[in-house]
Amino acid sequence: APTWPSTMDELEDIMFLNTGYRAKGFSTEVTPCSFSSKGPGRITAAEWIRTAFHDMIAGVVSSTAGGMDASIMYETKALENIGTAFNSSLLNFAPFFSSRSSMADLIAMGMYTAVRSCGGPVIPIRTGRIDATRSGATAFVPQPQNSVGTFQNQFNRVGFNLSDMIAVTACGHTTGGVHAAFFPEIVPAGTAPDDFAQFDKTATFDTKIATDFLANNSTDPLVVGPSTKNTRDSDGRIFKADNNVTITSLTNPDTFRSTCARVLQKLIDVVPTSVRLTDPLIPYEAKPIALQLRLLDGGSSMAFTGEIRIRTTTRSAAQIASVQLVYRDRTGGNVCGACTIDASTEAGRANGFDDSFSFFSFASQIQANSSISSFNIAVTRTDGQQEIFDNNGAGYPVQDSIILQSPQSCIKDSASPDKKNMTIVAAVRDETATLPVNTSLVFKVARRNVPIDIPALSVESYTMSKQYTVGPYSLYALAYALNTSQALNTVFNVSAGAGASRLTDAFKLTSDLPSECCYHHAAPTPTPTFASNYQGCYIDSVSGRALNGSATNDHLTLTLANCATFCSEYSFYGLEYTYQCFCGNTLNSVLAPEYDCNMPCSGDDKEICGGPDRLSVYQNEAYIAPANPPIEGYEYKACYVDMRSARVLGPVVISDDTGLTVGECKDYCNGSRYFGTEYGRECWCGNELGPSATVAPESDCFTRCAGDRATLCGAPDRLSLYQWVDAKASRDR
Ligand code: HEM
Repeated sequence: APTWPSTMDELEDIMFLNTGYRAKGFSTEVTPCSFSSKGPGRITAAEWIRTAFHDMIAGVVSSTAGGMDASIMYETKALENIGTAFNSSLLNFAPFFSSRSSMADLIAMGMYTAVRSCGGPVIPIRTGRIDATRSGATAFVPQPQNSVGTFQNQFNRVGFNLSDMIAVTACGHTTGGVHAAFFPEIVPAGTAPDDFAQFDKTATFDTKIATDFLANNSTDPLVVGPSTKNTRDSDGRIFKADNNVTITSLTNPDTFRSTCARVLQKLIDVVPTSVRLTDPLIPYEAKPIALQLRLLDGGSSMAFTGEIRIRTTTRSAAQIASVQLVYRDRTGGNVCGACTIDASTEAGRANGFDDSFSFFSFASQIQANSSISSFNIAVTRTDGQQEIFDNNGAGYPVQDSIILQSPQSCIKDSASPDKKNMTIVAAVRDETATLPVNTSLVFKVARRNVPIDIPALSVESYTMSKQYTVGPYSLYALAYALNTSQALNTVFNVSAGAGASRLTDAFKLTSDLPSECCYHHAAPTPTPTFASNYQGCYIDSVSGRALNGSATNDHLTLTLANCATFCSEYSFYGLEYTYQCFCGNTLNSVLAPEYDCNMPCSGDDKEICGGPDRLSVYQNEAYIAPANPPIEGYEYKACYVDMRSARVLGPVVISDDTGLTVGECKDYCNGSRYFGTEYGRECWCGNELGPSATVAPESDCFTRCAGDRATLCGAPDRLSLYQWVDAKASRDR
């Protein structure tokens, strides 16, 4: 039995959890094994099997490339890969691709899943295949018109002798068939239902391909029909190439199953010599799932949660009376006392092709000082018998040196719709962890040079900064603005130390992070709830203000509402250090960890007003952008440069620093062809524009009118210019 944890754990779930609780659902597309909904004459299971074959056979196996390496991703436009099967299969696999499951391993897993779904034998799945980053040599893919000698060369290259070649072709062609659209010389259009001629009239994984052949009633289009006249009858020529010895042996159902299991495994195990495949995957009898330690308020105790998956294929779920964890403290002893955790609550069941599983959940508290290093699992049956699972002797290890603190971590909306503000907090055990403390983000990015949407992984690592110490742990944080599209599919790890001694709490999903961060220390204490206009906690300083419009101090009565009112002419407002209120139209700063903003407001201690050099920023929902108002008989023309040395319009009519409005200026100008407002308070009139009048960017005219702050009246040296609409009338005047 495998020892947990292992590099195969993710693929083990993909292989065995087809349906039910925590199912991965990898088999869904090939269940049942028959025509799919993808279009007439398509059998997805057959497409997956053919995809594995074409991936493997394209290219010479060298020390670093070839064989099962997912190079098919780059090869689907090659002539040898005609058909829809390859892109379509790869898109089936892509959602399962991760740092723990390569595309090449998933294509191999596709072979197991497709064959098993069609009633074929179990094909053992070794793991550890490495994905190619470019195309292999598709010229090595067999074409129906090739000679038997060529076929033998193509298969010899990857270690298949004549008999293996015959067997693997028969095993592959027990399901699926030939499409008229892609091979009209073999299946002329209109000669088969849906233009698809099945090899042996069943999708099932059976001996019919061999028995029909020997009984001379084969319907395989690569044996009979037009293919015989144009030497495209590759199956016919291959099957008889050893005088029917191999194909005869395959008419025995047991021999068929065992031979197919062997040659199909051989097919998926063709890998570069530099790749070391693991032992075949077998299901764990007992497997820990989603284990998580979490430091609790004050740092004296920790929550320990998770599930234990028990294989119920041989012991039925109904016979399980209780499940317990028996754990050792962090020194391997039992300072914890009885050191047991009850995990008897059944959370759900799942099934694979040949196995069933029950999940038992637990949620416990342990002492932070003595902590935990490993546990055994005791399963007691209804008849009193007990089974102990000790993970091949060493117990199931629990790493407590660096742990993700999900309550202090969060992912929230930000001012920009395409970014989310993410805070990741980890608790690092002072006595055992070493620096640096990092978060690595594993992004799914577009894969280059592939014709379809199969992602590649890109890892970025960031140093986390130390916040404060709680009990035996110190908290470290990272603030990061994540693209909204990445928030759903990014995996992250937190780690302490470097090289071989590095410890990690790995394979967390950003999509699992809560939408609110808890604040003080490691406390699940009540978190202030934020209105939807909250933008986040931002770094601020005297030398560089995050919001650089107006500002005010209010030592006694500052609240969110007061600050919003004060900032009503700005699109953002921010509060800092209990009593400061800042306004601005742009936010010039970077995010800080959420809990840095933890000071109460001077006017309402239930509201948060930033922290030292930390600004709680809000979008101002009351903000109204100033506009150029409609003026009867006139239309707004543009913002003009206007200077003492070169005026756009005639002498100023009025300078009203308390009450100017655009309408008032029009009245003053009393029917002139042009009028304009400047500096919030000046009104200018004229029938001609000055000779050097120049248009300025619209944003230059930003000053609100003194008499109506929702409207614009130029700016210093800038004129908001209006023109009489009836230009002719103005000339006749
Ligand atoms: C000399 C060797 C082989 C030749 C010339 C050959 C040729 C072909 C051709 C022409 C098709 C029709 C494809 C289409 O119309 O969509 C086909 C289908 C198929 N081949 Fe092969 N093949 C060979 C060996 C293999 C092997 C070794 C396997 C796997 C073990 C395999 C698995 C399949 C499957 C499953 C299909 C059906 C695909 C579907 O229904 O969409 N073939 N093959």
